[in-house]
Amino acid sequence: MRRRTWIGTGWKMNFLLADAEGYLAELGAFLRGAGDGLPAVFVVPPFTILRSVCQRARTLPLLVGAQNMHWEARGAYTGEISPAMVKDCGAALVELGHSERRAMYGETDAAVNRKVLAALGCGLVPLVCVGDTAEEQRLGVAAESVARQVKIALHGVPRDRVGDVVVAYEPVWAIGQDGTPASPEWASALHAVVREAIAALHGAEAADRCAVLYGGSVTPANAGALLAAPDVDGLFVGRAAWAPQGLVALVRIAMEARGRRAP
Ligand SMILES: O=C(CO)COP(=O)(O)O
Repeated sequence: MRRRTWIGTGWKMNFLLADAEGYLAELGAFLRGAGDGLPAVFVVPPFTILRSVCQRARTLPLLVGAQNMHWEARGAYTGEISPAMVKDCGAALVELGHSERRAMYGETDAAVNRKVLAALGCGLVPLVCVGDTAEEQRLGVAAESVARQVKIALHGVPRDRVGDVVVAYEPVWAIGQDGTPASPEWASALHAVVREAIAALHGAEAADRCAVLYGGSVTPANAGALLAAPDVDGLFVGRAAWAPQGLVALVRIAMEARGRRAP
């Protein structure tokens, strides 16, 4: 099955409103003139500028996501943001289970699962991040760890909604480190693990509809090879896309790669 290509960036704890305005002015000029064949392009700003970015993106072929949310609709959860609040800002996506949240804020697989179900219930696309640590890779349990994360995160998703979920495979050892991404072969193998885990839960046909993106030290120099790897449906990028020219370069590479791929 030919799935949509996704290219996006998480801004993490960066960007004030003025930074975002400059970024979107430059990205917007490119997107408006890009013509047919654009992938699904997305940015994931911090909460403080989410509504403003959504408003500015409304007239662009650009999706906007939140970096996290709570699973409950409302209540005494000081400091938290509900799914409806994310939706109310105009966001289409919500990033869930990023390894920084798992490692630094104790986010568990079970919490990610509740958030995935809440996101779907609210009409948001859950962008579910999973990945193996360096230790898991060294001990030969990377595939098991990733499969477990996927099976818990997507537990209970209605079969007809699996295609509304996007998974990002992001090896923890490749994120924000010295710039070494997974090899295309490793990424391809682990993306197959992700898809098999979804198939084990929801069947092969549903798994086939779910886009699986790669993230971790992606740059314009390595993006082409990663996008050409079987089962890699797109890229989720940090540092290399924190300047608009970086994201534009990656979108261009994706458009070229897509043109080359057999239908
Ligand atoms: O965390 C990431 C995307 O979620 C990737 O970060 P880097 O591209 O900076 O390694």
